[in-house]
Amino acid sequence: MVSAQPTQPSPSAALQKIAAQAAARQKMAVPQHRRQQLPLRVGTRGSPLALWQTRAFLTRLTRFCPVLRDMNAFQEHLINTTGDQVQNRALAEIGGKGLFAKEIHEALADGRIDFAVHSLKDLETTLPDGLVLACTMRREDARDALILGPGLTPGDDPADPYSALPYGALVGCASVRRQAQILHVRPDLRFGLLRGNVQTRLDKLAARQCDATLLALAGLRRLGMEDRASVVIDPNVMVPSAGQGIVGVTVRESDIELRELLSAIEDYEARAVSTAERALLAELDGSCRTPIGGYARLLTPVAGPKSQLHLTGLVASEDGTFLLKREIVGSAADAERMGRELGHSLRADSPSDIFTD
Ligand SMILES: NCc1[nH]cc(CCC(=O)O)c1CC(=O)O
Repeated sequence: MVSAQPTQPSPSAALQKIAAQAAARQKMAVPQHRRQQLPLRVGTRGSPLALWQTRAFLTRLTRFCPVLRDMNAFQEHLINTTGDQVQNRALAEIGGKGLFAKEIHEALADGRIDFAVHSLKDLETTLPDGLVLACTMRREDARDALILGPGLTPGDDPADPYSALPYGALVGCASVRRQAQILHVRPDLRFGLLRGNVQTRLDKLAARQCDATLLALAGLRRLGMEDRASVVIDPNVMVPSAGQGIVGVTVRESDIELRELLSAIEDYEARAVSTAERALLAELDGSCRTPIGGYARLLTPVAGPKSQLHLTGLVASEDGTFLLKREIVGSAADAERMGRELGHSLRADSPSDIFTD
């Protein structure tokens, strides 16, 4: 990945450059789709969560650079992705990685949009040529939440978040990572497919299509539905997905001005932890049916290259009979190397058939 480390630009300088470039390009009569001019078009999925995240990101950007708000600088561009269209099958079945991003990448590469807002956990570790991750936003809570259906009440032992589930209960869940970690401690539970956006899943749960489901707490919180979480699961008990709770923004690699502007609002901690988690994921190179967890945090209160970074990695088999969890601690400046090292060690000690389809 190419990582730009431009010096902190003044927002208005960055914007002036964008405006000057746009004017110059117009004179040069470059093809319409290559012209960068205001408004900048921001690509997003159309789900309520994606829209919330996009608006939160734009709010952050315009707070940093208020002139952008007055200029009506941004235009939302909704993109319906394969992941959104196919609701009746497990994501793994329909081709796995990057299903929520493919159409968005294409729009970005074609110049139909200028940048795109993603849930980082849905973004593949290797982006298409010419696209870069320009900015990672402050992480929302990374933990997973268990949501119990009507009539079930949570127990109070944080080490056993599943105690409310009766023997053989049906858990609606489309994530092999969550399924494997639960089956490892509760092999009696049954799993059924439950897909759709957050609200759809909660509706299906209310309609008793299953006894419980799991969702990222971050999504519930952003949608104002945190109270629906029956149990928030400790990240040591259920290792979250790499990038969970983090919003990332992609742009064309060649778009230096936009990259400068976005790097100015990047959250250092989110960048460090997501770099470690994504390096771990990339090194493990699992298939979409490989349960993989990756969760990093900084151990020092002030985020910077001297912070200590703690990374947990997990690999399991889908049925939870095999599960390997390891940790590594090092300097945040070494996030990428730590992720690769931990990924390598986990892979070396796991059965190889876990990584193939
Ligand atoms: N795969 C869907 C998805 N992508 C991001 C989130 C939640 C928000 C986040 O993790 O940032 C969710 C829903 C979920 O897993 O509950």
